[in-house]
Amino acid sequence: MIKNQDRMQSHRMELPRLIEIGERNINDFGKFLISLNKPKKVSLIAGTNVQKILKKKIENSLKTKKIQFIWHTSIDNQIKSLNQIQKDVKKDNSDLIAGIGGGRSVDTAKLISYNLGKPFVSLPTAASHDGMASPFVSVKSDKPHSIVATAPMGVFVDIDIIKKAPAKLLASGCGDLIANITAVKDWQLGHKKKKEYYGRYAADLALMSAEIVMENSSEFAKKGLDARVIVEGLISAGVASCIAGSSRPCSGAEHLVSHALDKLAPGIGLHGEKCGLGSIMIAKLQGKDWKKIVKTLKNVGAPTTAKQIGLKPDVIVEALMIAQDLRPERYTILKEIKMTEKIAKNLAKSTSVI
Ligand SMILES: NC(=O)C1=CN([C@@H]2O[C@H](COP(=O)(O)OP(=O)(O)OC[C@H]3O[C@@H](n4cnc5c(N)ncnc54)[C@H](OP(=O)(O)O)[C@@H]3O)[C@@H](O)[C@H]2O)C=CC1
Ligand SMILES: O=C(CO)COP(=O)(O)O
Ligand SMILES: [Zn+2]
Repeated sequence: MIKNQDRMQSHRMELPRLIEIGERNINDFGKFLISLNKPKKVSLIAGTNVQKILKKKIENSLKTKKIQFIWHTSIDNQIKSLNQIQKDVKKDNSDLIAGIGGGRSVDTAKLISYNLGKPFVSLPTAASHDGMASPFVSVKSDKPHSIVATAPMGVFVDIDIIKKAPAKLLASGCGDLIANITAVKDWQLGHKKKKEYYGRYAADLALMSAEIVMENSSEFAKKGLDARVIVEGLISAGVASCIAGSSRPCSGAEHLVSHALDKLAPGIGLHGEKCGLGSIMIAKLQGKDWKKIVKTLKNVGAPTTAKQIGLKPDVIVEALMIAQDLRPERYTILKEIKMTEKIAKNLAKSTSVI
């Protein structure tokens, strides 16, 4: 008889059911929704910029399939705004909620769908980080972190929209993918030191997305970023997290540094930009090839110094010092070092981040 303590712990994987990546395919959004769960009415959550660009096209696509719709505007991700949208969406009595935009609108829709128990579809208009296909929602608090909501039932991408979005959003997506290198190394450390669950398949999938960006970055520098490759990498990274059941394959100490920067200097720099800076410094601590990370970030047009995104040197030093305390339960390389002000300053200076 198998004793309880010998039994493998249950591990759940919730994955997106349908993913469509096309080019100039926005007119097929209605068709995509019908093939997912035949909704009669949908709630659409998007910001003002995105609505200006896409409102008409999306409405036409839904009308063709006789799907009713109600728009909701996401302005920020403050709790008060989220609660208000949630109240309004609840009144819609819709069959499905779609988040249309960058990370803010997709996160807003993901969280509200989870709270209301409705199917969620993500329509990313920017490839700025790996949240488009993942079950995670970033929560701004004293200890910024992500919570597990539900994975999107469907992910619909029109590459043409992503290509036309401000260039720094795509470069930010590359930064979030490169972070997988240091994140996986930290995950392996957690497994070794704390016997934490480690899944090789999820880890390798996350690493592959980072390696594809590394391998292609010189080509990107000459010919421009290949949005499709980056979107596929971000979706795979999100799926890697679904398989792992946590953000472990895509979030290690470099993300803790980015979260610390969110706390110390809110609103400065994009998520993937800050993760890129974090990866440079954390890779050095891990004994990895941090110079290759710098070169890759430069090739994709992502920042490699704090100054480029308007962050002061002191803030970087402070972020390195407080990072691990934001998520004490997640074992990273920062647990193995006493990050004094002197060590933090040396690390940031020696990698030219400050
Ligand atoms: N779930 C997760 O795993 C993660 C979530 N996050 C969260 O994601 C958010 C950051 O996401 P990010 O994408 O960087 O930033 P935003 O979602 O704030 O988008 C940045 C800006 O780009 C605009 N935009 C997006 N797409 C287009 C487009 N195609 N054309 C023109 N403008 C466009 C947005 O307009 P508009 O105002 O209309 O939306 C917005 O003004 C944060 O809230 C963060 O907490 C971050 C990391 C991980
Ligand atoms: O940004 C993420 C993965 O790229 C989410 O990670 P966190 O769990 O650290 O919020
Ligand atoms: Zn991230």
